[in-house]
Amino acid sequence: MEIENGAADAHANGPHASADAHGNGPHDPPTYAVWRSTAADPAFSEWLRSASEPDWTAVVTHPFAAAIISGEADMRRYLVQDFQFVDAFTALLGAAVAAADRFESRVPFGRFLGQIVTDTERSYFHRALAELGAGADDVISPELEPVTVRFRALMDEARVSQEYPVILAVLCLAEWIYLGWASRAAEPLPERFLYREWIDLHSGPEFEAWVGFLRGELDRIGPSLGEDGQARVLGFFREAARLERGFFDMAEG
Ligand SMILES: Cc1ncc(C[n+]2csc(CCO)c2C)c(N)n1
Repeated sequence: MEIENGAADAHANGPHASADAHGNGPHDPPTYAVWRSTAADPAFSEWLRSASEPDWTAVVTHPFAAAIISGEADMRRYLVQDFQFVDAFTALLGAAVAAADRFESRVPFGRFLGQIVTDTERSYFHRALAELGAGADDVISPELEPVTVRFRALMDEARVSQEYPVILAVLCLAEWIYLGWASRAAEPLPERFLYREWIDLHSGPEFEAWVGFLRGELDRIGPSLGEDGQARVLGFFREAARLERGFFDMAEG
């Protein structure tokens, strides 16, 4: 994968993408303008999601996600790597505070950063990693799996770009797709906190509202970006979907 060449270049659209970066080759998804003319729901975020198939559905229905829901997953490697993912994700949330185009949009990022990521979720990680017997090295500086390296590089590229639509694309994909698998869980949830709290963190009305905010921001900003800007946002969104799939594959071992 050629993150260093820019995640939104033609390579990032996958091995079958055409050489042109506009997303209108024979195997590429339609441009937003073409897609919206026939879409039942013309939301920009829905264009991004539908263009991220088959990876989107592969993540939401992934066997590792199903094993979390049934309380049978081996969480150790997954959570050790995910803590390193969340580190870069938290930095990206900070970039969203800085890059958002208006005050009212900075607020939800700041609130989520302060309440969920640095409090509820941090507490979960500390208890979960202790329960799994992870030592200080595994918590602070584990050996990173290749997919973790690539995901962190994508988030760092979005953060350093300081482009609000690109930052939003990566944050929205990561949150929305987690809402997707976690919302498939039904009562009774597993009793062990390791599974139950991880499912609760990624489902329910508050998390739905957060994902709704992220989608709303993309829906507000995306349509006026122009074709090149829209293709760039899609490049990051699709690459993140591909990496989410690889992340669950890695977790499965
Ligand atoms: C690979 C991977 N992708 C997405 C998430 C979801 N996520 C990342 S940070 C955060 C905020 C607090 O829950 C959430 C929901 C994850 N954990 N791991």
